Amino acid sequence: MATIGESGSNGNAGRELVIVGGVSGSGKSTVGALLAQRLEVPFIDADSLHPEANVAKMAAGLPLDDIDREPWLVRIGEVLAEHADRGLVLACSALRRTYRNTIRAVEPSTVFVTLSGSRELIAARMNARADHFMPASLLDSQLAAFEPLEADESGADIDVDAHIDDIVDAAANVVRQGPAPA
Ligand SMILES: Nc1ncnc2c1ncn2[C@@H]1O[C@H](COP(=O)(O)OP(=O)(O)OP(=O)(O)O)[C@@H](O)[C@H]1O
Ligand SMILES: O=C(O)[C@H](O)[C@@H](O)[C@H](O)[C@H](O)CO
Repeated sequence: MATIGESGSNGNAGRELVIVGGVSGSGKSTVGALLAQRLEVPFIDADSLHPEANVAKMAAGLPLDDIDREPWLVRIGEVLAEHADRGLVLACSALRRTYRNTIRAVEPSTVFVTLSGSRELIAARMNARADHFMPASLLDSQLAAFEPLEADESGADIDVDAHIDDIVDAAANVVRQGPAPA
């Protein structure tokens, strides 16, 4: 996993393929949209790529399982690959290593920026949020599923107990280091 802080260049400016991952409420959409602006690439929230049945299941308070997520993860890899010439930031939970493997099998140059923080902080942010289909009651299942990046995975984790601007700065630094793991 890359370390945060150095701001080198990956020689891929404007064509970065980035997933901002983490549990529900960790800030993927907020950070992802700002990171995309910073990198001058498009932004997509992977919630918009879920089959309707997945959204309905979560809205009913039931966690998704591996079978529910599989076609969605493949589609996410395809969408990344379709953006290889202009870059893309996708907000996508990508909670487990196997999920990230599925995405990388389709688009190997994907860089993962994962967001993590305490249960208390994320729960407070979820509870303060209005008009979102995801109930805060699913946070524990999200935290249980989350597997941090491993050493051979391209990307880095960022602590979300920070100002949004600092998180976006850190995310941009991770991306500038490029797709190869340190
Ligand atoms: N660094 C931050 N400081 C304060 N509030 C934040 C920060 N990051 C995100 N938030 C707020 O926390 C809430 C959750 O963030 P956001 O919706 O981006 O998370 P998410 O990971 O995309 O969630 P989901 O996966 O459920 O869509 C939002 O109301 C957002 O404005
Ligand atoms: O893998 C998953 O369980 C899902 O992607 C969830 O993480 C939600 O889609 C999202 O967090 C809610 O907005």
